[in-house]
Amino acid sequence: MSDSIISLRNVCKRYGRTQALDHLSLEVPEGVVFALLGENGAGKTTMIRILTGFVQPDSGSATVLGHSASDGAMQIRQSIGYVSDAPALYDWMKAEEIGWFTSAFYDDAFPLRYLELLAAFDVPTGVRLKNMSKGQRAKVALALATAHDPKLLILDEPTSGLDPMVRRQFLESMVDRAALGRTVLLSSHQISEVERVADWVAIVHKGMLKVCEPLETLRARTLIVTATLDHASTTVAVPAGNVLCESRNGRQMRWVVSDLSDDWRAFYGPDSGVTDAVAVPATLEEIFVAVCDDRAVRPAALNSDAIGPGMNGPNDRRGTSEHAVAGQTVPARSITDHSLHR
Ligand SMILES: Nc1ncnc2c1ncn2[C@@H]1O[C@H](COP(=O)(O)OP(=O)(O)OP(=O)(O)O)[C@@H](O)[C@H]1O
Repeated sequence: MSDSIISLRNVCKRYGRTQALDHLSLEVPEGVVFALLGENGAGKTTMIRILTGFVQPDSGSATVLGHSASDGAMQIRQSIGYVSDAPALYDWMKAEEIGWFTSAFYDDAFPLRYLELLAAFDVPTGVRLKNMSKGQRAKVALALATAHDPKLLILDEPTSGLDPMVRRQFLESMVDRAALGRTVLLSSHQISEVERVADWVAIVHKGMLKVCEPLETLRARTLIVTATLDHASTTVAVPAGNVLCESRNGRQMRWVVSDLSDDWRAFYGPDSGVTDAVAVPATLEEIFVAVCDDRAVRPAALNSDAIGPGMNGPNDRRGTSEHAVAGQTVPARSITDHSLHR
């Protein structure tokens, strides 16, 4: 992708026995709100710390705004806005003092924009940071990171500790930034919030990239198929498509499927044991669970160690597998080759 503002190529990072990032490749296009999702310990912070030059990858490369994260960390940190998951602030200062101190590094417009942001976030003046609530401190960190109007804003869990009104206001301001051509990379656990504001979504699971594409595309092609069976003992196979996970409840079988074939209903004809079958769009949360939940059942060829890394690494097992469907076999691409991850 030529207009990428962030690029990670085959990045690996290990801490002792923990493979925090496993051959992760990712491109972030310019001018979007790009959400990085993943469960606790998935590797999101590690990735962000590599991008900001605080951590070096074991192998692979990362570039941000054209600078190598390994030897251009200073240029990167000067040009981006960044809020870590635990922002370090000078506790003895008041909000206005830390703004004045930080403004020395930026242009003349910084102080005014910073004060405007403090007012918009209702941050009290005249109070030392050490005496502020967690949410108030988070707001100060956000104001400091955005007051120089950076081309790229990187936020690690930006809304944790903020009340719902400020969260909403803050996320909407991220959309406004993207509309002005700025790029926002935000890592979050708040899937429903992300679904409201993100243009692109990446899902990281155990250090591997599982999904990376525009949210609209992801939503348009990922469906929940529910089949009602004539008997609880009847078993039918997965629909033709990329089946992310399967579940069963009595006479109902349910699959999360991407790229379902147009003629999928034809597989559940009169003798198939299926009395009714419907497909509805999956929510981002359903897609997230289907991809990340290690307890989720995946059809035989899709068991957990076959949830392939796609482009992620040496264990890449792209290819087709065969699943029996109503007495016949049809090729059903497994999650290993699904194009959720390009
Ligand atoms: N400095 C470190 N030393 C040892 N292990 C680490 C270190 N930093 C991260 N890890 C481990 O690497 C893995 C990825 O951690 P990371 O903080 O990147 O995950 P995360 O997706 O940001 O999680 P969370 O959402 O809980 O913040 C975890 O298993 C974590 O324990």
